[in-house]
Amino acid sequence: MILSIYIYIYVCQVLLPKQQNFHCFQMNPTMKLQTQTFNNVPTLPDSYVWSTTPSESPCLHSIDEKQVPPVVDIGDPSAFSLVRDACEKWGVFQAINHGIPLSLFQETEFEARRLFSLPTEQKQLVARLPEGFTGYGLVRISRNFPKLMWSECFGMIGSPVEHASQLWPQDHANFCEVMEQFQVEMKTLCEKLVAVMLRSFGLTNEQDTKWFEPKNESDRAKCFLQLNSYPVCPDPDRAMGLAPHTDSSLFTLLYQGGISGLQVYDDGVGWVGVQPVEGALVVNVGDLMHIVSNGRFKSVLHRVVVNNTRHRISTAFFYLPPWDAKVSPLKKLVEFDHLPMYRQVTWKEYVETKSKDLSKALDSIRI
Ligand SMILES: C=C1C[C@]23C[C@@]1(O)CC[C@H]2[C@@]12CCC[C@@](C)(C(=O)O1)[C@H]2[C@@H]3C(=O)O
Ligand SMILES: O=C(O)CCC(=O)C(=O)O
Ligand SMILES: [Fe+2]
Repeated sequence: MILSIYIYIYVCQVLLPKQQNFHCFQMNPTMKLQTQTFNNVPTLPDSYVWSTTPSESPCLHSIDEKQVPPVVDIGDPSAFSLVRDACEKWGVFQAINHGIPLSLFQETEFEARRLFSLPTEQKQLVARLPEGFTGYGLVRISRNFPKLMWSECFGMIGSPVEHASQLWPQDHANFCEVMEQFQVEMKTLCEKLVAVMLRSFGLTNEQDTKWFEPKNESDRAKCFLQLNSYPVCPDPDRAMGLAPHTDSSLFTLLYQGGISGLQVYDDGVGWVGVQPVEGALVVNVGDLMHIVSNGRFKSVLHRVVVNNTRHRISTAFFYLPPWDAKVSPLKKLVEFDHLPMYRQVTWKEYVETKSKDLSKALDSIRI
C-alpha cells in the first residue's frame, strides 16, 4: 500500500507535469452533481435556482423587425453595410446564404446528441481539466457564478479523436469526421466574414489586415468548437441555461438548431429572443472584435434560457487569435478616431483577466 502511494505521488509530481496540460485531476463534487442532475429530476435542485429568474421574459410585445437582430444574406452585394449596421447596433446578426449545407448542421447536431445521451459515467471519462479547453463538463464561466447552469458542454480544438476514442472505442470515426468537417467549413466562413467586416471599415488592402494573417501555421487562429447541451428542465423559469456573458472571441458562429433559447441584450429593449431561422448561423461579435474595431462593433451580452419540453443543442465556433497575438484597435481606425479606446494586450493576458472577472475585462484595458 505504502509503495503504491509513493508511485502515485511520483507520477503526479514528477512525470505528469512534464506533459502539456497534464496534472492530477480529481472530479469535483459540483461537476458530479451537475451531470447527474439532468436525468428526469421532478423538481429543480436549489443549487440550480437563480435568484433573478429569467421569467422576466424577453421583450415580446409588438416586436417589429427593427427590434430583433437582423437576418443578413451574406451573398448580397451590400452585405458589408448590412453587417456593419447590425454589428454596430446589436453586435449580432443571423447569416444566411453562407454556403454551408443544412445537412452538415444536422449531422453535427445528431453526433452532439449521441455524445450527450451517453451515461454520465462515460462522459466523465473525458472530463475537461479545470484549466483545459477540451473535453466534457461545465462551461468555463460556471466558476464565475454561485449557482449551477442547466447545461453541459463538450469542447474541441480540431480533431476530437483523443476523447472520442475513449467514449466510443469502436465507433468514433463518424463523430470525428463530422466535427472535423464542420470546423473546416466554419473556419472558411470566418475568414470570409472577417473580410466583410474589414471592408465595412473601409480596410481592403493587405497591411490593414496583417493582424489576422498568421506569421506561420502554428500562429493560425486557435479556433474552438463547443457543443452545448440544455436538457429538458423541470422548472425552466427559475433555472438558467447559460448565464449572461459576452464571448471573448473575434466573433462566434452559432448554430442553434430549431429550438429557441438564445437571448441577446439590447440597451433600449432589454432581453430579446433570437428566433431560430432554419440553416442560419448566428454571428455574435466578441470582445476581441469590439477592441479591434476601436469600440465600433458591440460585444453582445447574451444568455440562454431553457424549457420543459425539448432538449436543446447548440454548436458554438469561436474565432480566436493565436494565443500570443498582440491585440489592439486597428491602426487606420485609431487614426480616423484620433485616439485608441483600448491599450494593447496579448490575447492570453486578456482571457486570463476575463476568467477572473467577466464584467471588468474590457474596462481593465480601457484608455
Ligand atoms: C478562449 C476562450 C473563450 C472562452 C473561454 C476560453 O478561454 C475557452 C472557452 C471559451 C468559452 C466557450 C463557451 C462559452 C464561454 C463564455 C466559456 O465559458 O468558455 C467561452 C469563453 C469566452 O468566450 O470568453
Ligand atoms: O447555446 C446558445 O445559443 C449560446 C451558446 C453561447 O453563448 C456560447 O457557447 O458562448
Ligand atoms: Fe456565448
